[in-house]
Amino acid sequence: MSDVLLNFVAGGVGGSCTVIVGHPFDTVKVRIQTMSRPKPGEKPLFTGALDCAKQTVAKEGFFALYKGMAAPLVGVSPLFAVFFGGCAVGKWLQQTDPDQEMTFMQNVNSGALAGVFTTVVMVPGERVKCLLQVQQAGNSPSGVHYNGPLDVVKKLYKEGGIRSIYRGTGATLLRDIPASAAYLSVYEYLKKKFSGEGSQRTLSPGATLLAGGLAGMANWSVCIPADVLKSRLQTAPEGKYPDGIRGVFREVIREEGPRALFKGFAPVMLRAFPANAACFFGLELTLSLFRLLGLGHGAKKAEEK
Ligand SMILES: CC(=O)O[C@H](CC(=O)[O-])C[N+](C)(C)C
Repeated sequence: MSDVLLNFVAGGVGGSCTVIVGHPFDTVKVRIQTMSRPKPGEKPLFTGALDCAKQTVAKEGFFALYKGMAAPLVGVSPLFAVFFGGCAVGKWLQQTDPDQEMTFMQNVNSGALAGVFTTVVMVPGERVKCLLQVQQAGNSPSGVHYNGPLDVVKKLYKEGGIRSIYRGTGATLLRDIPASAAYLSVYEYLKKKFSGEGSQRTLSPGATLLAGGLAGMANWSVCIPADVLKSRLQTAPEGKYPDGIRGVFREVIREEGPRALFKGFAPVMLRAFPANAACFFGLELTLSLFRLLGLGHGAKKAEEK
């Protein structure tokens, strides 16, 4: 079976692991990024990530942290499938023979290409997810109440058609091209470092978790400002930002200063490590299973040895 397809399937498994481990952290992140600014003399809604998690559990129960998870499970697993399938396409495009090792820059290119592919799949799911995550009892920043993912899609379509569903595409590209380049290249770099030299390279489960977790942190360190702008744009009432991400950027800088572009940094980083460690663990485990079944170029190479 082609390596692109195998990576696509293994990426889907990795994506499901990411969502299950990472979604509660993501809910906290989106709530912090989109909370309204306190008026003079008022306390902020949340004082930090832990306070947000505590308040959410106390007021809405533990499963409130899993609000909106159906959309990413349906959307994010295919997204990771597309990402890792896209990386395999990038590799195939750059390799002159299938045994050639990728350089750091070639991995940067493959990741960036995969980031373009994933944006197309990701935008509607992210829009739905963010709108559901920021909705709290009787309070929705967009001013519309939604009863679940399908209801969001219906209402968005009625309000502004496909354009509304795809609101935030530019912001997502701005976030995901550099982030995906960092994600793949850092993982592959660390994988090489941790698996030693020579033909008998193996990566221990601990090393996979560490390399995956650090790759996730690298991904987010380059894209938090674009992510803040994207979350605000995707949860704003229709027509609030007629010139898109530029309008959000101007407003954030004018009203809250550049620090606001890093809102949610702590919950993002807290989530990034475990969620992406789980992702690469699931990915590598599935790829090993495929090799055991004699599928793909990796299996052929092992047979020849
Ligand atoms: C923005 C995002 O979804 O990043 C993914 C890592 C994560 O923490 O979910 C990486 N990638 C988009 C490259 C699949």
